[in-house]
Amino acid sequence: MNVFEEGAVTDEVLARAGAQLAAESARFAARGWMPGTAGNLSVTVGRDPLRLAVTASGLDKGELASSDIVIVDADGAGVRGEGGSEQRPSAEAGLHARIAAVTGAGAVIHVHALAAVTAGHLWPAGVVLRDLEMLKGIGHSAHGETVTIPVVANGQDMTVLGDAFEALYVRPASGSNDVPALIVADHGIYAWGRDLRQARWHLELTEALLQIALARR
Ligand SMILES: CSCCC(=O)C(=O)COP(=O)(O)O
Ligand SMILES: [Zn+2]
Repeated sequence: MNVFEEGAVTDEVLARAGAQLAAESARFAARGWMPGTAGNLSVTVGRDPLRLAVTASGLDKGELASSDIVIVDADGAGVRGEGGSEQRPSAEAGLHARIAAVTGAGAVIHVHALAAVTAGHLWPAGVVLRDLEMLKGIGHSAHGETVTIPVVANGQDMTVLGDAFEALYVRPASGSNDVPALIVADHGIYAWGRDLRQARWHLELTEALLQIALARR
């Protein structure tokens, strides 16, 4: 469980979540993975009912304040009266919420990193990776295991994208982990983890693996 799910969703909890989201966001913007107003991030702040603190829509993600977060429900719709700002939530909040619901993630990060956008275009049926040391960092074996990063077609309806994600998602089982990333072709990548730090590791490692796949083709 991530630290934001441990107790009541107080103003202090939201302020801390907002500060972490802004800091992580600035980091990805500085890497060039969030050009203009691209990208969005969320942390799960409640499970029953599901509540996410997600970045507000249309802002420069390199310049977020800790108050630039909106509380959304399982459909990605803004919830009033539970804290956060009254700005418009990310247009992609619905996919964040679906990923959090299906995978149990405590944090989801979405960026428009170049290798992910390119790989999703080249391999719309999924990006197959094998025999790479960094696979260990996303929960898989460095040798002898075929790992597919799922790819879904881009679209503006988050329910359609969420359904496409769920159809491809392979749940963790005893002795096997999930793949904690999803490419949206010609758009970007989502990565998730138990908290923002692990989601960041999964994102950075997956983007690096995709760069290798592209360099080798
Ligand atoms: C400017 S890029 C188009 C929108 C997008 O893909 C994105 O990641 C940012 O959307 P948001 O609503 O979260 O600002
Ligand atoms: Zn996007």
